[in-house]
Amino acid sequence: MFKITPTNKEFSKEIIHKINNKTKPLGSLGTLEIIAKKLCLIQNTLTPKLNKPTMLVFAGDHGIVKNQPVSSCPQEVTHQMVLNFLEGGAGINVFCKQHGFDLSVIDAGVNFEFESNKKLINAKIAYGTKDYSLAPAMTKEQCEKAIKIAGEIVVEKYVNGSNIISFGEMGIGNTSSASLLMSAVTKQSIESCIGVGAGLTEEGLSKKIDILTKVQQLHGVSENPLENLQNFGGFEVAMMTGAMLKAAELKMTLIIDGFIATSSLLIAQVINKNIIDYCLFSHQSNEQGHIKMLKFLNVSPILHLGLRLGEGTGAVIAYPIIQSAEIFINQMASFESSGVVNPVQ
Ligand SMILES: O=C(O)c1ccc[n+]([C@@H]2O[C@H](COP(=O)([O-])O)[C@@H](O)[C@H]2O)c1
Ligand SMILES: Cc1cc2nc[nH]c2cc1C
Repeated sequence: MFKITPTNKEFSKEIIHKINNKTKPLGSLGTLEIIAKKLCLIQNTLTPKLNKPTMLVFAGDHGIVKNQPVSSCPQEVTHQMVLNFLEGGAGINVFCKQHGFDLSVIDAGVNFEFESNKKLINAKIAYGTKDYSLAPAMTKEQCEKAIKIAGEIVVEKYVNGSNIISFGEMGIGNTSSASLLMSAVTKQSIESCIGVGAGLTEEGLSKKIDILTKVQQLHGVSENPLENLQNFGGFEVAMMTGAMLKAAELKMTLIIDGFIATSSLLIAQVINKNIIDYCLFSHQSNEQGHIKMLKFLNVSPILHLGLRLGEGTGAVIAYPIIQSAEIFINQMASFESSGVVNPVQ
């Protein structure tokens, strides 16, 4: 379905040679060195460039929220926050403005009729998913459509010159989807995958665990990642999966943000494991399952700031660090060019 070529690891030696010959003690730029190496591998060059950073925020509603107390927030907050994105007042707006990101907001399936707006991409699959405590969240056709449309949005950004992209989301109830997907992919117990989301009390959390345990019993877990997406997904979650797969196929650098975005990646990496070669991980969410997701993927996040907002905010906040990696590998002097003695030789 997606042709994602693994990066050429044989090139690593040359990259490490370039990094080790910068005028610094060996390894002294720590994580920046790891990021720089990854950028070189992704772009297959010793002089990687970051062009037109892009943030796609996908919004969708979840049928279960109307019927079951899985979230501390009412469903209406999803569309209210989309209106806030369009006004420029949300966290993701201000951070995108700070760091020069091109931000697009996508209606993946919000339970609201938006007036047409230049800033909103209308990709509405339906007015929210079905309540998956009763039936699968979406049909196979809806799931496939979500993946395809999101890929088309990424292609448009790529054609306009972007080579680094991230994926944010807004959807009341979507930590429930993420937990169900996480449990299905990682085979960890559903209880161990569930957290407070936008702000449940302890009592609320225990109800969420009961509800989602029954949801998992109803549908079971599948070995087929798309079946899990259909049963438990949100439209925004499915679109992030499709967008990530297409971006990796196009050899863009993907910045993977919090708990829900990482659940989309969990599905994507079952579809094509090579996608991981193209991913940087921006921060570790305070949602308790996220640390386990990152451990499962055997990856380390750039930041630990205790964020759990979503919207892709962690990715944009981490961007200046990724830029610093690109700048040092391109602009720092080497021992050869500077006359500084290499203490390692
Ligand atoms: O990105 C995260 O790690 C994250 C962790 C917890 C909550 N959120 C945000 O909170 C909303 C979902 O929370 P909930 O409790 O309604 O499932 C959704 O809009 C997410 O963007 C996001
Ligand atoms: C206000 C608010 C903003 C959000 N942004 C992402 N998820 C959110 C959840 C709430 C409740």
